[in-house]
Amino acid sequence: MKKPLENLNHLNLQNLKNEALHLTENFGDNLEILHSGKEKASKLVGELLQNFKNRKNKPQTDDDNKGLTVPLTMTFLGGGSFGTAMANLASRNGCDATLWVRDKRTVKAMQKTHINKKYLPDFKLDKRLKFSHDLEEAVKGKDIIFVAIPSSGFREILQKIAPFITSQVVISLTKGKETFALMSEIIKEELPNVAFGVMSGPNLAKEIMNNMPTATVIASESEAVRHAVQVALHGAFFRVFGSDDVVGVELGGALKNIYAIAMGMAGAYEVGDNTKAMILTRALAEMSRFGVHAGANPLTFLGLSGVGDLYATCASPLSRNYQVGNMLGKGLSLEQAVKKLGQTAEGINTIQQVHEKASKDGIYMPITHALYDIIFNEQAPFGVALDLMEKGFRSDVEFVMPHDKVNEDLK
Ligand SMILES: NC(=O)C1=CN([C@@H]2O[C@H](COP(=O)(O)OP(=O)(O)OC[C@H]3O[C@@H](n4cnc5c(N)ncnc54)[C@H](O)[C@@H]3O)[C@@H](O)[C@H]2O)C=CC1
Ligand SMILES: O=C(CO)COP(=O)(O)O
Repeated sequence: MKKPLENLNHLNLQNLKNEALHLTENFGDNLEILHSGKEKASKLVGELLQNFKNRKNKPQTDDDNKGLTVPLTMTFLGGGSFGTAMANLASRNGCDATLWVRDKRTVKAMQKTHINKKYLPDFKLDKRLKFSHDLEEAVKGKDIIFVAIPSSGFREILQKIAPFITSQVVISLTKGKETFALMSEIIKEELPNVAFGVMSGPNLAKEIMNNMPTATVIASESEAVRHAVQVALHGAFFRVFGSDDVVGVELGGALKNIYAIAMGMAGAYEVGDNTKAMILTRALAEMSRFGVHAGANPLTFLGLSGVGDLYATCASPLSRNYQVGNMLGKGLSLEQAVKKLGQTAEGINTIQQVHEKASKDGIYMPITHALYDIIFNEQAPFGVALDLMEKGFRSDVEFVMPHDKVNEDLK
């Protein structure tokens, strides 16, 4: 049996070279434009450009090419916006990347046009990216399997790929919860012998497709897994940071969707920036409280997968969760909003899961409960918001001063 990632050591240089060549050949003009047009803010871009030019101009020696012919092989399961954006990125990085999509006709169209017409119609995908609807062919013998299927179908897809798993690493890109289970827990249950990780961060798919500099986090207990994902995806416009707090990173990505819905609603009510800042920071308090209860390190929520993703999704109208919240705030019903969106908004399901879990385990999550009441118990948003403001005196950061110390002297 092939050992996981046995050819990894050969890949760094290969990938870097491919990335440099590809970027200078295909994106050099964009970099030039960016460089000349935004002089003040472009120091970083300028350095990058120089770096790539140098690399391209460097004559290749025989040594450069020795043993460097095997690209890392990987498949991305899920042909929505995120699976497509990540597969495209990996392909551009010189990896042998396949995008698996369940619908045969969609695959045929993508093979012909290299465009994901439904989810990313404005972008031409890397010409080396492969497409498949054959799960066995897509999964068998690959180095890494990335799963970008919504949480509702996550367990099912793992069950389907289980017969084809030998030594592949499995990485979840999914930001949601099944009934009380995180995606990492589902991987452990369904594929108990695989090495795995979760990747999460402020990663709006359309911005990644537009080459907006972006960063993410790969969390795994395995150093080799973290390294493999960094090698596969790290590039000029996409930085991959590492963590070993799998639960913390994963919960950051899942929980922030709840608050993006709240912020979308707040946007519809045209609240001020003080109010937005209050929602954002109290959301972070809830997230870290819930995370600690699940075994996460609270400091993880200060990183890209916590405050980073919370900010991106709460601030950006590109976020589908924000969009759903905004539509609800403008008076659409949940059904109307979900239908109009036509894409995945994980937060709707996550609100229900977290509301139930927090109620059962006694975790203080007032914003989540308030949202639940508005969306599922049809309570009036204004009354619920007033109620939230009258919750009494509490500590700002409970990991600095516990709540029960706030009025200790008065007891
Ligand atoms: N779009 C984004 O900017 C980001 C999304 N994510 C996460 O990635 C996951 C996927 O999201 P998107 O790609 O944005 O969703 P999407 O709504 O754009 O597409 C979902 C895709 O999954 C397919 N699918 C759904 N159920 C399936 C099943 N049971 N079996 C096979 N295929 C199935 C659909 O046909 C569709 O192609 C979500 O958990 C999301 O939170 C994470 C980071 C960024
Ligand atoms: O997770 C995301 C960005 O990091 C995408 O958010 P939405 O699912 O709300 O679009």
